[in-house]
Amino acid sequence: MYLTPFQERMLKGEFGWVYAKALEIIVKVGEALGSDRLVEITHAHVSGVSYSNIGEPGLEFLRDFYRERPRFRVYTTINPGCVDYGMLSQVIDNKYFSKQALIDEALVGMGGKPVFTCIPYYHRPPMPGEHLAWGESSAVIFANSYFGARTNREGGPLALASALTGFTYLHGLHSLENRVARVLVELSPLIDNKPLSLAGLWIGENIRDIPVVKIREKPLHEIKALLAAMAASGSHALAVLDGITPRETYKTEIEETITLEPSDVEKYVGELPGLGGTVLGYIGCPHTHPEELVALKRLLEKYREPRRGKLLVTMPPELASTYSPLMKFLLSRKVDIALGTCPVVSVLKKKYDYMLTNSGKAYFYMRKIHGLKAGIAGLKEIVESIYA
Ligand SMILES: C[C@@](O)(CCOP(=O)(O)O)CC(=O)O
Repeated sequence: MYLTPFQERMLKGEFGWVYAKALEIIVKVGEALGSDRLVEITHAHVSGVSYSNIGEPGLEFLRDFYRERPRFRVYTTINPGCVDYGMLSQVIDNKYFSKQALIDEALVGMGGKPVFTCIPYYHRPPMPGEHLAWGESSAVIFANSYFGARTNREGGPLALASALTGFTYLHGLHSLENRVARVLVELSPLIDNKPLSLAGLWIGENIRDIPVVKIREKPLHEIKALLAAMAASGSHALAVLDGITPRETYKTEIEETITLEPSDVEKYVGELPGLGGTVLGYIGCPHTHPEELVALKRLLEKYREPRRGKLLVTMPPELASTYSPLMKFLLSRKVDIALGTCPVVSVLKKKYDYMLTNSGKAYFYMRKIHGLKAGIAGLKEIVESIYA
């Protein structure tokens, strides 16, 4: 791999072993993938930071780096941890609070912005063509597809290495020639009226190539859910959204057209348990955006409190402080709010029989991680199932 004189000096350890190690990781992975040079990035998003996911080995890895007191060379945001930083949730278990605090101290001490969210674009939306090194599959696919930015699906250690060095290897979605969509996915009108998570799960499971997905005008939270579901059930990192993905950030060479019908996605809908069963309604995977919370508020206005189970909502901590009147309203309706975390990266206080969610990603992971039965529904249906 070609390295600039500055990169050579970094690799030789002139700025300390942490930077040398970080660059070595990037160079080795890049070389294995056939990359011949590095590119400068503007924003790293570090995932692999939840104690309940990475445990002691991950904590030690981060603390070893932090001991040398390095600083990130580029703007860096941090994925959710395994605790509710608002300390109000009765669903999320904060038992690893002190362990998570050690991880957070290291990341923030190196210069990471403590956003603790999987929607880092809420804090800094990238520009079309911008090179990033992001972990967190739902954020990666959103950056590429919605903003036209350029990032591969990085693992936590690699995103950390890019945060430290400011570089990533030139490969994959960083080059226009690899951003070619070959399958056109159309949604039949009946599918188009259902939560887009359903289509996302199916596309992830059944399509390998980069797709063009034709959707009608949709709220942002539906687009976020579609992309996150594709990235969870498949390995997608880019989908061209007709009319949304910035032109010049992709090419199309369509070889096949598929139309999705309701029967294709029936299996993700599920069925609520009988009246005795405990139900967890869940909204916020990826984290909720203000627009989704406003939609939720409208739906909750006519109810006082849940009649069956709990409604959990997860979001970035900063959003909760910016929209505090909205939080007050949600709390008045006994919504369980968890900040800076989500059930995919944390421990739950108790077991529920069933989870009803608008998130295909949560559906995909929660059944595996927490052994929950789950089904997908729209916001209105979720609210009605819990409150009506
Ligand atoms: C499932 C996932 O969202 C978990 C993120 O956890 P962590 O920050 O990688 O520990 C990872 C991903 O989708 O990239």
